[in-house]
Amino acid sequence: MVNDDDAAPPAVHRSGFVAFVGRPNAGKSTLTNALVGSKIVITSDKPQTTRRAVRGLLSRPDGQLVLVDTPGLHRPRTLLGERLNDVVRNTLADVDVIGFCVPADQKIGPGDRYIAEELKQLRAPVVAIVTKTDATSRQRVAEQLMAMSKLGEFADVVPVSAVSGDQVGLLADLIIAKLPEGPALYPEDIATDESDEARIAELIREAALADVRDELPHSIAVTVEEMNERVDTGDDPTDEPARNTTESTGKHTGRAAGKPALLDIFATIHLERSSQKPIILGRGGQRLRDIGTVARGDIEALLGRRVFLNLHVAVLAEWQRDPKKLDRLGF
Ligand SMILES: Nc1nc2c(ncn2[C@@H]2O[C@H](COP(=O)(O)OP(=O)(O)OP(=O)(O)O)[C@@H](O)[C@H]2O)c(=O)[nH]1
Repeated sequence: MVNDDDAAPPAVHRSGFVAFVGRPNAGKSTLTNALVGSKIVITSDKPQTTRRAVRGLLSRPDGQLVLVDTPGLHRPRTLLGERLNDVVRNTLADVDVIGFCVPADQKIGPGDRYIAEELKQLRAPVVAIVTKTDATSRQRVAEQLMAMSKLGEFADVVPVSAVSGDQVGLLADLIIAKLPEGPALYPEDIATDESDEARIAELIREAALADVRDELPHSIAVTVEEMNERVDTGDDPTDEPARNTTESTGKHTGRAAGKPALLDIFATIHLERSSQKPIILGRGGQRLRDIGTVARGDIEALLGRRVFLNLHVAVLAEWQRDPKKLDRLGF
């Protein structure tokens, strides 16, 4: 912390947990990333793609905000849906501030009202956030702010754009001001406490979700089976690593002594039905190779090193309705 004569340190330091809630696609993950400043939560234009409560950290001299990104609260239709709602409720009962997100470019509907009612039962102050202000007119944003004010008793009502960054800093100020006084809860130089495996699995799922049809997103789960250092054998092991994303686990060789060259990652994309396989594999396996290429780029950016990504596709019949299979997938 700077501590010369001109720059007095902040009078108090605040810290605490913050959760964003809102209907699917409200922009919660994108806003989390904008606040934290690095890609830690997957985003997609398919509703309900955020399944894990992932923490992101914003550390400043005056406070530390621990963001818990939650799945959307919605009327459950499957066992997975019920578990997700339980996760959301448990998370919300435990946070210091809640950010309730409603997109500026869509009318407030029953889903938003359902959430507003749920929030009334909680003790934490709620900041109402009108998201995606860049996606619509100022007039529409003003109308949405008015409409949101009528949904409940909010500590603040703020318009933001996670894409342009407009008002994101102000939102952080408002939230930090509502946190209890206290020291940083996590080391100040990290952005998330999720394991590399969990983040890698999310990046693969994100890549697999791009361009898939409506019914598929909820059927995709990804697990990372193995991560091994590849030891340099003298041959060039690195030519086009993503090419080797095949339906079945490919051959992997090269464990002789030498310097570590690549990280081999073996991951499985789980589907619910065998009829979904062709969608993910694509013609001649091309889609799976594309998924591998995109995910590998993201994983390399995340880890700051080169990786060999080997993707395998498996069918885990009706996993969303089976408690044992849900446990196995980590839900
Ligand atoms: N124009 C614009 N688009 C945004 C903004 N924030 C999010 N989006 C887009 O809205 C879509 C949904 O964003 P997400 O952040 O994944 O939404 P979410 O609320 O986390 O969604 P779920 O995981 O379904 O709960 C994505 O296509 C984003 O690119 C924004 O500030 N401006």
